[in-house]
Amino acid sequence: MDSLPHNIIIVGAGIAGIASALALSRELAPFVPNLTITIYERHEILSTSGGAINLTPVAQRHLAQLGVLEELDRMGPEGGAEVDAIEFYSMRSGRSVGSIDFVDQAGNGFGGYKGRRVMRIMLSIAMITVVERTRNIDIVYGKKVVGGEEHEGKAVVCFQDGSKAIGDLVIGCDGVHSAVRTRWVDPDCPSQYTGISFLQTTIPSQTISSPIHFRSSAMNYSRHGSILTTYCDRNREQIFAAAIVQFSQEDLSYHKLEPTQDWATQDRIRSALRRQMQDRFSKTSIRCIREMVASKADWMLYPVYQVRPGGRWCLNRVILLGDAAHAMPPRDESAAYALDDAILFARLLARYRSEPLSEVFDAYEGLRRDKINHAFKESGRMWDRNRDMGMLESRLKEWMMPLYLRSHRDEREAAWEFDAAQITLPTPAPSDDLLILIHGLIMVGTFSSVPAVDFARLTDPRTKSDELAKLKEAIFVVGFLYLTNTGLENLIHRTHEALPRLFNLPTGVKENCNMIHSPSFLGYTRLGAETTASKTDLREQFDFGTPGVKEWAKGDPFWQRLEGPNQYPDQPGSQRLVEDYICQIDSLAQGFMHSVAECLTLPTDTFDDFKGNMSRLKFVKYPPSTANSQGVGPHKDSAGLFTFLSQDNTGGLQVLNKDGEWIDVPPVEGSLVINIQQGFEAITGGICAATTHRVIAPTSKTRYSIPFFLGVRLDLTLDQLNESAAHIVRHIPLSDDQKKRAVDVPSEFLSPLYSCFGEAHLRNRILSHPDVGQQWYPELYAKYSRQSLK
Ligand SMILES: O=C(O)CCC(=O)C(=O)O
Ligand SMILES: [Fe+2]
Repeated sequence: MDSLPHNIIIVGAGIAGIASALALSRELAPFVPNLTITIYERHEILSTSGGAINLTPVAQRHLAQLGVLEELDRMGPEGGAEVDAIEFYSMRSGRSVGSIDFVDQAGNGFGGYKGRRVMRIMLSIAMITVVERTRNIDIVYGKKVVGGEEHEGKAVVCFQDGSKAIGDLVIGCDGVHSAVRTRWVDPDCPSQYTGISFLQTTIPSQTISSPIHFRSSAMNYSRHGSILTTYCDRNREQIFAAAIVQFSQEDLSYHKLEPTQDWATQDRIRSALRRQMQDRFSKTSIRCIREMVASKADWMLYPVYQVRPGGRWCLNRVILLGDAAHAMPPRDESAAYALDDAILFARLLARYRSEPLSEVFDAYEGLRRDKINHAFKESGRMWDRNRDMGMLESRLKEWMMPLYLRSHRDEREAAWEFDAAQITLPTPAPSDDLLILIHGLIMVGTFSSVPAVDFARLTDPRTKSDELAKLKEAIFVVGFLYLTNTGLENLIHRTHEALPRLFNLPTGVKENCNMIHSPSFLGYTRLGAETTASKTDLREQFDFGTPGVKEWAKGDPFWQRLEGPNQYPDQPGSQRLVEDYICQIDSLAQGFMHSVAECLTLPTDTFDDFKGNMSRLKFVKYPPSTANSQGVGPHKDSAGLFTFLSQDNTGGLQVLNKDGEWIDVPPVEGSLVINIQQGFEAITGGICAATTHRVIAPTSKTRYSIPFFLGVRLDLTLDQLNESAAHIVRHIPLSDDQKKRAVDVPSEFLSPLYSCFGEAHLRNRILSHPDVGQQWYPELYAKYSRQSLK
């Protein structure tokens, strides 16, 4: 995109609209400082229609990601009733014919979540509360859309009151009857009546005297339609009942309540609806349903509409999400689909931020069309069960029901594992700029020393281009460089001075913060407890991470546990020192990454999106040892993008060149040694390679060093990387031989054994710190120590 959309218009303040706003705010705000998202809602106030909706485990997970679930929980009993299962009953016999379970055999939810039934209005309130806290989102009520147009690179929405709104992107989330669809994107695609309607009401549970036959939610089948009966508050004070029945189009108008009708007409309609319920269901053998049907409750009629599948979803600057694009007879999952749409679209927009909108839209359709078409077919099949049917057919369906529920269980449960925030997105094709550049840059050569780059010159406009050229060569040929003039000299000096005191703390004090207590591999490692290249390293160290990361919680991916809180040694000032160091070096690292992007003539922020939440800082001590002992064995740094190392004046660091020779990296006063890590190597398809290095243990004095490992996003998957890597490598005219590196250690990031960076990184940590690995991840330890990387 020339520039990411910064003025986004969303039409509709329903679930899809608000979820889109929240997801877009989260994904785009880091890249678009002046982002504004405005939601235009047709109603003057929140609509109270919609009854109780079912939230599947996936829907709950997605609402949690958007901050909404927390808000629902805060509402107390009205935030919804927990649902372990939707039970199915035959209204004829009263017998249970199966269930859809939201818990596994051990009673746990899927990915940490069960089902939940909540009144739609409550969900809306929770969502709007989150919006109110979100700086860049506004809602404007009372704005009915009557049309729209695209004009000079902008999208213009026209409202009934004659006003207009202009934005870079319009998202139509205005439901099944969407005006954005019918008056703009696809006028040939009006909503269609399904022939089926809801008749629904809410009944206080204490007014029902017969026993309630269901636990939390039930679907009750008969040959004249089904009735959903469910609690929708945690205290089970209200029962929401909704009959799903065949209802002809002609009958609709006769049964429709309008605020303009006189009292007598309204009364006639109410009685007619009550009669409908009695005619269909009064013979059921489920007593509490008989009582509900006989009661004086007012049943409201909601005809169910759908959008014909295969219609258009987008033009150049406008796209439809949620029901506006694909309303289908609800399978209790339309809220879930709207949330999936919102999160996926927002992630794609952020990821394709250098591409035209049309590519984002294409990628989105590529991800969604088949899935939606499939869901549409499935829901059609389910809904067929609610049409009136003959006795025999109904008995047959009843008999088949347990079978049907069982046979679809795996598919259902697999679907609940779906996480729109995690799934692999397609990767935009690398820009021509990058390809041309890589093409011209592949310098297959070796090196005999490590080059130096001056950071101050990188930022001075007069010297910048010379220095960028040096950086480019260092990145492509060596993978290692000295960075001088960083401005951090005092900080580094101060920190080195503190290290001997820290390592001289009594053993007990250091052991108090042993890494063994940390599933995130943070803390103290005593001499001899770490292994590299199958040999013990002769070093002692403290590992710290960027403070303040979100702690792992049940339901998060297992590798997310790598990010967690620090353990500080009990020494005044040590926490402060670590925090200062991380804060300052992190901002240097950011500036450096920008220069790397620039030296590749890429947009400055190209790699920002790859940065992880937590970087790691280490204080390392190598005690003197016998000649040629292993301080740390040959390895490539694996945890992230780049390493920023400060070594003292002892020496011992060596890097391996492409001829297999170890080249010294002697200390250079005031400099940092920077090297490419495997994360960055993988992102660039192996073109910017991580270089193998090691430290030879000192013989006559202690060596101290301070490496800082700039973290990579743990959720990046191998598929994403492989796709962009393959694309890049295809464009480079190198012989296979040249593509092979002279000497290599296996890269776990590029192994198909691991699903994402997070897992590859966790494996690396588990094998490097086997004691910690066995303590926290015994099964993974067993698995990874058996695997060899091919
Ligand atoms: O201590 C050093 O100089 C280098 C340490 C290192 O390579 C590492 O910990 O990954
Ligand atoms: Fe290293």
